[in-house]
Amino acid sequence: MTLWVDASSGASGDMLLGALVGAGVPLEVLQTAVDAIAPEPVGLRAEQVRRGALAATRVHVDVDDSVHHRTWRDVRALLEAADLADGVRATALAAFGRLAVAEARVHGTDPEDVHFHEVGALDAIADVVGAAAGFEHLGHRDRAVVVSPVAVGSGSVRSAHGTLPVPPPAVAELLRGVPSYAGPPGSPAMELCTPTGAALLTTVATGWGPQPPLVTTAIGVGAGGRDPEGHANVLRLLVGETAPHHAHPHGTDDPLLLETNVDDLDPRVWPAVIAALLAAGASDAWLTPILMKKGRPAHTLSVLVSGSRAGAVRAVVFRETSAIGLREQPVTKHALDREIVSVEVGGQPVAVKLARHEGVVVNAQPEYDDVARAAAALGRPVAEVLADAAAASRRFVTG
Ligand SMILES: O=C([S-])c1cc(C(=O)S)c[n+]([C@@H]2O[C@H](COP(=O)(O)O)[C@@H](O)[C@H]2O)c1
Ligand code: NI
Repeated sequence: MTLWVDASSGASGDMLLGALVGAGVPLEVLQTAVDAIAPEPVGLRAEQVRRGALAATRVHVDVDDSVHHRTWRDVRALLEAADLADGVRATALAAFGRLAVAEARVHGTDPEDVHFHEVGALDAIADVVGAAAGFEHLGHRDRAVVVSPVAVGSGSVRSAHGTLPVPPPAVAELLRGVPSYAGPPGSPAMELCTPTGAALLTTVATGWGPQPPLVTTAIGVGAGGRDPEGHANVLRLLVGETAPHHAHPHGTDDPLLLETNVDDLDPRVWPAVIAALLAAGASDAWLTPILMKKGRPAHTLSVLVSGSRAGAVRAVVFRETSAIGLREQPVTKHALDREIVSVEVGGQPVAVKLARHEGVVVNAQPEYDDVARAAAALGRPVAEVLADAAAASRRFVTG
């Protein structure tokens, strides 16, 4: 599954909550996470509204917060003590950690000493924890989450820090290194991307850009609080499956690299998996030892395959291994022209693969299987027959 966030009208915590609910995440999923964190009752309420000409989902955070000021330490303690799923806690801590670093840079202090104002209020904490739970529900940590360039608005905004320029300093910090722009053109002069929105987007994003190839299965349109004239104040979330190859902008036979990390397959099975992948049409398949989350030794299975054979190869991966997902990317291959010729060793034929670069033979490689068969027929060591075959092949090399 792939997620694409359209932040071309900005982003805020409540817009993200609305988009997640609009895309099908049950409100109770968000509410349960918020209940786990909130020291005082916080109610989430979804409502269908219009923003400009667009129907959108507005999620209200109803709270009567008795605390008006929290430090990063306070927020971290709340998150660490809460009965949250590990993934939700990790996303929320990462988002607030980013907010703390941004605030510290803005004010020239240490992140540990940061005092949050609006972003430390219970409604902002609920936004972050609710959005973290929503993205967790969509399995974001195993998915591509692509975010469009972020519109930040223009003008100025009143805050606990006084009047701030747009983008507010914390937003500018949070969006370091990612694409953002003033506007969009024609939009009213207002803050469109808030610190909470920027912190969440930069925490969940795995990439930035226009909509990737996607077969969309759900669309969420999240409403912002304000509804200015002539501007639809919404954030869109598209949820979909990675587009099958025929929907890809490149030709149907472009090579693909399929990869998946596996930590629970009996290692004795791997040779059969590799053989089945090659039989299904993969041009190459290999394993790389890795250390996965939770310190688990595992393997990345990588498969190179042409688009037209990718379906059969995916089927082998899912049938023969314990993987329940894989990632795919188009790759560019540079393959030399090949030709098979033959040499003799002790009267035994051995095929030799020649590779040409710009017409010049740069490589002449005896086929190992032929060498092994010839060695068995001759009763000689494989290494010796290989050396003889390599020597006989050398005359083909022209460059
Ligand atoms: O709360 C803090 S520390 C804060 C810092 C900044 C800076 O840019 S610095 C800006 N703001 C403003 O608060 C409101 C609410 O933000 P949310 O992310 O909670 O929606 C917003 O207008 C920010 O510009 C707060
Ligand atoms: Ni601040």
